[in-house]
Amino acid sequence: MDNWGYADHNGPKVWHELFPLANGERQSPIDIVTKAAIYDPSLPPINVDYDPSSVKLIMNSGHTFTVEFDDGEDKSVIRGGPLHGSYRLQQFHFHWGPCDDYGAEHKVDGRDYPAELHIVHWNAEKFSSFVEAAQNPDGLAVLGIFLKVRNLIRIHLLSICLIFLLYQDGKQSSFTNFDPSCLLPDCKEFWTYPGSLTIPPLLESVIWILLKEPIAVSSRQVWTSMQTFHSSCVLRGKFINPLCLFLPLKSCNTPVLLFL
Ligand SMILES: NS(=O)(=O)N=C1NCCCN1
Ligand SMILES: [Zn+2]
Repeated sequence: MDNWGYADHNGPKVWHELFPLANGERQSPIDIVTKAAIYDPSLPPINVDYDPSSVKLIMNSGHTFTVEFDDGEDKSVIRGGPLHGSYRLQQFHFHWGPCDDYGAEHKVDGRDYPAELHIVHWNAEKFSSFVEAAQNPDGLAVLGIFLKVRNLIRIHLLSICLIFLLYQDGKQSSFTNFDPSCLLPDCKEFWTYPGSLTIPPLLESVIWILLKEPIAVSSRQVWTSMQTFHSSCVLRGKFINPLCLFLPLKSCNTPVLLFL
């Protein structure tokens, strides 16, 4: 099933047919039951150290849009929390749904969030590539951040992104000078557990670090940012795809710009 997806015929309920790991011991996503979480005072804080110049491109992977980074050296890394040593930044991507009621992968006490950001890293201290690291139980570290809708304005913008990206499968565009740490909330408290990739091949090689504080997105913020961006692009005389999409975020002024 190369064409795995999220429909009835190729979605999570049938992934086990070609990806037996779907019935594995440490599959993600999970529902975080906060009352069952055990506080570990020995865990140090999470520490991200990202070099904005390491960003390379944004692409449509067919199931989401992915922003990829140069992971040929330790330019951008995450350390601390449950991790032993540093893990190298490889990419980030989002998961979202058709409406504000659900779309994130993990749940918290049964609660769905509308979207979830995954910042993906690999253990370059022990392994020579992402592919090799992904075969090992301590190979990957994914920082998960929940997105919530401020003042409950509908957040169809990410699904608009999906619709147009699906018509441009395989398309990519250069992306420069972006520090993904601005996507993080102010509070870095986290839950952590040993899990897996949440999409096929569902490899059980991910140390999940889920930040407790969601980041907020509102359509009003987005439309304001789109106007700002549109005028700045017109000023620079650059053609702008009318379907650009920002994701301005609570903890930074730099909008994330996605061309559709
Ligand atoms: N949603 S996830 O668990 O991060 N899954 C991923 N699969 C491919 C490589 C990056 N991440
Ligand atoms: Zn993901």
